[in-house]
Amino acid sequence: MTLFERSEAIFEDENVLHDDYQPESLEERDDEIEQYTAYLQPVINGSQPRNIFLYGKTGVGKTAATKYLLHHLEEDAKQYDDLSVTTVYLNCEDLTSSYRVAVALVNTLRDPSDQISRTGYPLNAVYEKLWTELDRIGGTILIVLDEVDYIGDDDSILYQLPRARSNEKIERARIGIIGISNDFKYREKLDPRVEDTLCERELHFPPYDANELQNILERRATLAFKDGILEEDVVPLCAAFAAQDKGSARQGLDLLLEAGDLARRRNDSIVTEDHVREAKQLLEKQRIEESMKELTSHGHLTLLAVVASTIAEPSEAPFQKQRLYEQYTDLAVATDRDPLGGRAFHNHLAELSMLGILDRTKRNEGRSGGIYYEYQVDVSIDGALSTLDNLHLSGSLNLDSLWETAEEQGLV
Ligand SMILES: Nc1ncnc2c1ncn2[C@@H]1O[C@H](COP(=O)(O)OP(=O)(O)OP(=O)(O)O)[C@@H](O)[C@H]1O
Repeated sequence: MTLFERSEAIFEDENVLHDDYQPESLEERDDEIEQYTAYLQPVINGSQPRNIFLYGKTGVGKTAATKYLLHHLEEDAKQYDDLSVTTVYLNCEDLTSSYRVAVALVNTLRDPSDQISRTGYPLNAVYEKLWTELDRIGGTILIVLDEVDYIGDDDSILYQLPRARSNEKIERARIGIIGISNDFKYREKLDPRVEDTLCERELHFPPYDANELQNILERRATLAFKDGILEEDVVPLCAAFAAQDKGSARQGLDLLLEAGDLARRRNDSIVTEDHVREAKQLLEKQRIEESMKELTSHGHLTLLAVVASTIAEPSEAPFQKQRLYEQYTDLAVATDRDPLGGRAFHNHLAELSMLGILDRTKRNEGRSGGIYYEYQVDVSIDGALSTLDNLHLSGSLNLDSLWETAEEQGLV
């Protein structure tokens, strides 16, 4: 019996919609590319490269632009005999200290048969190995540290690397660092000496608007789908949804892929607007479920408190903490838990906001009062409620009446 068979009716090449696909050209980023190119120009001139810091929200093309330009830089450098340009790309998501980054760099620069172990050396010994590798390669070496904020406070490497030549640790190589981050506060947290060096040149990538997203997605959709498979509104709708949310190209591409996948699973012959709407709900549910895994049951009840308040009085949203706290306390008691204190509850609200499940707005009480926050659900009520329903917070807590009221209110 054949379990798997190729299905080729919808996609020409679905890999084009995956995150690791490197597009041949970047749409809607002319200004940023021009500026970035100017920052990299010293490399082609054979001068000391600048350190560059790229920042902007997730999915706005920081990594894609970097890989695109560095590929061209390496290719174009080949026409000059006196130039040798090497680029190294590291994602720091798992590299939460200078030690780990240094080991990863040594291993990236070395032959796969000559790797060092990830533990067991003093930091200085790893740095020595790193200087040896860099000098062995020589020329201009550009080191991309994507998600550089993950390195955290233990960031001596960000100080050491750019100064390795002036501190006479290396002789034959010139090092440039390209740091990439979507944490807007990261810069402020840096030691001023590191900040001065790492952020020598800066480039901000703003979120895309719906028109820009539409152009980006159209180009990719043409390569990804068979001709005539997409209904006319599919790409504009994906672009509009992604623009409404974070302005992320990744989000738009994920929507397109999921919509196509839904059509394929159902053996539908074309991809329609309905597939996109359903894909949006599915992806949102997955995202909430993923985030929920990181929270305790009190975190879940905190979200339920905001959801229940919204369903009870949609026009009152956003809500102040006190109102939500009362609702949360009732829910904790109803599920046989001791309610947390106000401070801990506040932390859960903050965490849910950070995960993008709640939206937190800062308010100023005018002259007399202080600053306070208001919260509302930043995902669909449907998605939040069904995720909470699946968590079975407690046998005695039945969400049926919430579902009913939400339906009456037109919220689901
Ligand atoms: N201007 C663009 N033209 C074509 N594709 C783009 C453009 N901007 C982003 N993309 C695509 O969107 C996806 C996400 O982009 P990228 O990884 O560069 O985002 P990022 O800003 O580095 O995000 P993160 O901070 O989450 O890593 C990739 O598939 C990328 O190819």
